[in-house]
Amino acid sequence: VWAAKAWREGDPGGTRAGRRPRAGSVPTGFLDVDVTSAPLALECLYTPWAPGTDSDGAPTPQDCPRVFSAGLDLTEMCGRNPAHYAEYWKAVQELWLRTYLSSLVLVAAINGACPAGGCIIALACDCRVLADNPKYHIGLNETLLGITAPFWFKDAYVNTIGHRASEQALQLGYLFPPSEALQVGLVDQVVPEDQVLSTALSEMARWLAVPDHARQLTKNMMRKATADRLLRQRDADIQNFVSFICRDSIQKSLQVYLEKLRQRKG
Ligand SMILES: CCCCC/C=C\CCC/C=C/CC(=O)SCCNC(=O)CCNC(=O)[C@H](O)C(C)(C)COP(=O)(O)OP(=O)(O)OC[C@H]1O[C@@H](n2cnc3c(N)ncnc32)[C@H](O)[C@@H]1OP(=O)(O)O
Repeated sequence: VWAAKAWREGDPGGTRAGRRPRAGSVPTGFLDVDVTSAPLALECLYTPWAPGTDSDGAPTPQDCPRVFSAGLDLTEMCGRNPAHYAEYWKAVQELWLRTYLSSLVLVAAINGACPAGGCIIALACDCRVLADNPKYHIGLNETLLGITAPFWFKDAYVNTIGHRASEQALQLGYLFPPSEALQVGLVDQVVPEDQVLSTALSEMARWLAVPDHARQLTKNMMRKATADRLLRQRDADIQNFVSFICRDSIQKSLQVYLEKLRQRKG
């Protein structure tokens, strides 16, 4: 995710914050960032797998190629206590709201797999550029984990690809390969892998060429209703999440899924 303000100010790497990948693991979340305490400057929100900078300040390839984000960290949703789940979900909501409502131009340069939580953050950006690699799937695959996407994930999906496509993709937990993601409008451009960053920067320039105040007001006008829907029921959404995730059957599904992932690796 490329934050316009930092980019404009000549600091494309910005301050990196986010979940550091565990050794030998894929980047899973965004939520080592303490989004619940001191106000988070989105300008400083860089995920650890986002591009860094070389000595000239130019973007360099990300730390963890092949994965944009593996979504939310499933280990945060397994075998913990209700207070932990509540705090975690509040942070997920906060991250999404701040990203979705940011007045900055945000362009997602997606150079890796982008399931579930990864997709939802990409969807919160203004524009998505995906690398053309058949392994880089994007979408909301929650049902395949035995869980349900919350209503605001669904809302963001519907806003982007429409009701029918969302209904089908959500139920099937479908992950779109690049060509289909482009066709359905889930991403705006699919480009060769080595052109993702340059294309994202060109997109950024295009969006920044519009007078800021007009663009920001328009963005807010388009997004407010969706964000307000969550804002009105944040606490209820947290309670729903906690009671859902605490169910034995859901815990079991998540454990089985995680185990499969681990075995697949071995
Ligand atoms: C009715 C009311 C309903 C209310 C419901 C409310 C809320 C419920 C919804 C909660 C929302 C959840 C959204 C999510 O984001 S869930 C996460 C979904 N993510 C995935 O399914 C991705 C799974 N991962 C993969 O497919 C692959 O890892 C990959 C991203 C394609 C990368 O593949 P590869 O490079 O081959 O890496 P490995 O597969 O070998 O993985 C390495 C390592 O990382 C672990 N891991 C992978 N993903 C996660 C994850 N999301 N969380 C935690 N850990 C993960 C994997 O197990 C390996 O671990 P080890 O190194 O320890 O072996």
